[in-house]
Amino acid sequence: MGRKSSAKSKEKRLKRKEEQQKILQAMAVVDKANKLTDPLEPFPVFRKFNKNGIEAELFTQRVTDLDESTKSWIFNLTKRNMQLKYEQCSWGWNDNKKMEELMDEAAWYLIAKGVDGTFLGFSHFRFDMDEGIEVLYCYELQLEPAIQRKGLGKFMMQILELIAFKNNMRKVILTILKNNHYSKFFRALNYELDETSPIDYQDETFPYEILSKVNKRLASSTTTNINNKKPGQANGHSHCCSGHHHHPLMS
Ligand SMILES: CC(=O)SCCNC(=O)CCNC(=O)[C@H](O)C(C)(C)COP(=O)(O)OP(=O)(O)OC[C@H]1O[C@@H](n2cnc3c(N)ncnc32)[C@H](O)[C@@H]1OP(=O)(O)O
Repeated sequence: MGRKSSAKSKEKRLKRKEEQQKILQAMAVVDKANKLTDPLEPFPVFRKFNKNGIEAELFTQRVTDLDESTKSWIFNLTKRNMQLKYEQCSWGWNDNKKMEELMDEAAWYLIAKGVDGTFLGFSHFRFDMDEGIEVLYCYELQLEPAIQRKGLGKFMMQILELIAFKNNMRKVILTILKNNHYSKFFRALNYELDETSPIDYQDETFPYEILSKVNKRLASSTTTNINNKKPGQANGHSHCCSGHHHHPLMS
């Protein structure tokens, strides 16, 4: 008897192998990006911002290189800007969980400081796999209230896009609470509802949506999605800003 291998199952096997191959390639792209020493290096012009009365210097750092005062400012600014919005939806706010997420060893930071050394704003981002593809995930973009609406946020998103696409990420992606009127900011920068954004049903609604901007240079090649679970879908809610990161090969 033995095992009969029909043409159909062979085809399936080949397809699966091809998809696994793509995942491995994507993971290699992510690993390579995570080994960078200074993602801003190719874009020296973007190290300075001077507009609307703000003079800022920008730099990137791995979380492991942040000093204590930077870490506590990052946490405090996030809390000041976001706590109420989290509390006004099903996520709720939890100091420890947010601290853990911000200080996860995979975290990268883009930081803007005034020329006098004052902290102005930051983005917490990661090069990561998301639903089977390589992405730059923008976990946070937070500016001090006094300097909002002066163009620095837009400038920082441009930097994230440059870094993402230079390093072959397929998209820049982020999670935003629906109760956050700053989704208008991301829409104004041409971020669109991502295909992985969860869809509300009668009895299950999601307080957040996922927006993204696709790397047009890579958009024509096919993407792999062997894992159809949407971020946050597993338990209907998530405390972490980016929903669930589900490692494709560990599922
Ligand atoms: C993934 C996440 O981190 S989600 C959480 C986002 N962060 C927050 O909600 C924290 C509080 N807010 C902030 O830190 C900042 O305001 C940010 C990061 C949201 C935006 O950065 P800013 O520097 O304030 O925005 P910027 O001045 O670059 O705005 C660019 C354009 O976006 C649009 N925009 C920005 N904010 C708004 C708003 N509140 N309503 C409508 N449109 C807006 C406008 O078109 C604006 O251009 P304009 O000012 O010339 O009209």
